[in-house]
Amino acid sequence: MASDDILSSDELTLVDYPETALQLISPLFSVDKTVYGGRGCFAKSIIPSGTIIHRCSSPISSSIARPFKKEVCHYCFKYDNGKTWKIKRSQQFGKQMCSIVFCTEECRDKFSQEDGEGIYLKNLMLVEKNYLQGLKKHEVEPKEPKDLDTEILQEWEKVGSWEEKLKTMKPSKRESILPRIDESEYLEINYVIGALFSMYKYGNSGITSPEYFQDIKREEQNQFELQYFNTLQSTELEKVRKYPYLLYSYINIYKFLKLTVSEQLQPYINTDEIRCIIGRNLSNAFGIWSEVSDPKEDKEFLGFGVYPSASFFNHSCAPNLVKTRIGNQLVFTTLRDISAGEELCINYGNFFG
Ligand SMILES: C[S@@+](CC[C@H](N)C(=O)[O-])C[C@H]1O[C@@H](n2cnc3c(N)ncnc32)[C@H](O)[C@@H]1O
Repeated sequence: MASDDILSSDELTLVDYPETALQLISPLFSVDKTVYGGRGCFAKSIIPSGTIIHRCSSPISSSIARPFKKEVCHYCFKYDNGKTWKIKRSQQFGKQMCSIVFCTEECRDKFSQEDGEGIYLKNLMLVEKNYLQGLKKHEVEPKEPKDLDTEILQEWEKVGSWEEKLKTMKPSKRESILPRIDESEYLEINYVIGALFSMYKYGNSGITSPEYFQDIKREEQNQFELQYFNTLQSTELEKVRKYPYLLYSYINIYKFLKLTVSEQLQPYINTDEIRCIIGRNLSNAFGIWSEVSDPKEDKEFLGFGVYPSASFFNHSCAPNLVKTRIGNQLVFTTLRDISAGEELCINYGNFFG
């Protein structure tokens, strides 16, 4: 459905009008300010119970928790009670073989098709190799800042001078300063890689089509997703204030990324961008949980994905929407009849929502 009333000239690009792009997520709801601060989604007219109001075909980026690396399909997140998937994309580094796994050849091929030149795979493999390399180093005690606000500024400034030194450093020396990362940092880093890859792939495309998200092709949807991603709230500072040790963890992540990613993704790496990418995940990621037949059974946290166009639904303990994951898709359906102007909310449930 065209929405010429929202954007009428072909010469406009939505990159210049992020607020306009937000109104193209769905013809059924608008994204507006809430009375309690921030944005939310509001029904434009009466919506009957059982209506699918939004469908996201894939996350802008996702990350699989390390213990489930061989058991969760990298494309559709299928998990079958701990079964190891045998279909792989791999890269050999000397004696070290690094891989990601898929549940079917179809998923592997879809992944490869979306990756195009193979930049995403290459960077995931570099992360894997350097993660394993780092494990050979001694574990370092996590540092706790003492005067947090001063230290946040000072420590990130120090990263700037560290980067200057890096420019003249020999490759062997760079390898020796590669930080050891833990499993939670590994999870975060793989998500950052996906976000950087989206910036590389979709960052230069000006979207001119004034159509609703649901009516455009997958490739164009990804371009919209990147624009929505850029408008997401980052809560990096709030999180560091709550858990001060994260300051040093995020610096570790930054240094690891700077020393690891390929030349194609290097232009997107700077401290502000990486802090923002991390911060957007903190308040917007959707957990990828194993499916259980009995609700009393414990679900496994398999990883998480960021779906920017679905990130404007706020939380309610009495939600009027339910979120369902079908493979790597997220589908949002009304749980009851909705009145015009009513806010559409999901229940964030567990930690990641
Ligand atoms: C996924 S985002 C939702 C969209 C967000 N309100 C925005 O403006 O981008 C999650 C964040 O929204 C806010 N939020 C969600 N539900 C809320 C609620 N019921 N009351 C107040 N803030 C809420 C919190 O700041 C939370 O971290």
